[in-house]
Amino acid sequence: MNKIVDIRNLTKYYNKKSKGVENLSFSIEEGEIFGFIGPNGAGKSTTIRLLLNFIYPTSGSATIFGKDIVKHSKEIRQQVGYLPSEIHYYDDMKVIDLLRYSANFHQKLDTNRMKKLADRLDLDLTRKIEDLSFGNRKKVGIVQALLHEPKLLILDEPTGGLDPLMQNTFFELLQEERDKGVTIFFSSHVLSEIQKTCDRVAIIKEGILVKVESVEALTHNKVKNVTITLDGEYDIDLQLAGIVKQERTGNTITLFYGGDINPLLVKLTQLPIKDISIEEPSLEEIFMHYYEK
Ligand SMILES: Nc1ncnc2c1ncn2[C@@H]1O[C@H](COP(=O)(O)OP(=O)(O)OP(=O)(O)O)[C@@H](O)[C@H]1O
Repeated sequence: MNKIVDIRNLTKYYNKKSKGVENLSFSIEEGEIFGFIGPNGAGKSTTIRLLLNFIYPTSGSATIFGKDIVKHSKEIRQQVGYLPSEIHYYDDMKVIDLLRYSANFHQKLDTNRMKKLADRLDLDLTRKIEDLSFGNRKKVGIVQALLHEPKLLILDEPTGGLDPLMQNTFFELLQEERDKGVTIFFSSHVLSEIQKTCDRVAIIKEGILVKVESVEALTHNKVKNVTITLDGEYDIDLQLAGIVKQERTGNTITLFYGGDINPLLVKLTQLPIKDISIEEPSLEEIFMHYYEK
């Protein structure tokens, strides 16, 4: 397999108080959709900014397309589409002029592609940037990142500000790019969108890589939060193999459940239940219960 991104012991210390990231090592294969997930302040943007050479590593190294990220950043960036988490543009420019301007940098303007992308995302190219909502600015960033048909897309929290329908369209676009052989690396703090879209995922917490895992394995081992409210005061102790943790407050039982769902459903039908919810656990819970076991 061809490693498009290869990160080796990459470390960035901003200052004594702020660690940034420490000793990151992982690689992304050609044609993968690779997710990068972690809570706020985990180090996702720091890693991305290092890869694009906006900031320098304290130690360690990385290559993109086999080229060193510091020595060959200009060449690398020609082939990379980047969407920053926060987008700052010249406010008095029209969307179309901004896109033409940024296409200059890549010496490649495919007006047809620009129009098609804008159409798909329902973005009006004639509007001024200053008149756009946060979500519409995000769309400008997406078109900008995709326009020059890069071999690698690096997207920092790409879905923030997009409504659910537009998020679907965006992920369809990503799949189409991947079908053409493009490699995609995107950060998120939304577990469900990573699970839906990515082949593999790297999980980062407090600057340290917790795990690199295929999404299939992650889903297979998925743990759920089950909250049951009983229809009165019953003395019930659920005994099932998949229960990782069980808590009781009044008539409410909370389960952290990681086993086959069927025996749980059978058990639940035998209980005097008033209400129930089955939810995805928070990232924090996964870190605590799934990855530390
Ligand atoms: N320019 C900076 N100077 C000092 N510390 C910084 C700087 N940028 C980031 N940090 C710190 O580095 C750590 C990682 O931050 P980073 O922005 O990379 O996280 P993140 O995972 O992208 O978070 P978010 O989801 O909130 O964007 C945090 O503790 C943050 O405070």
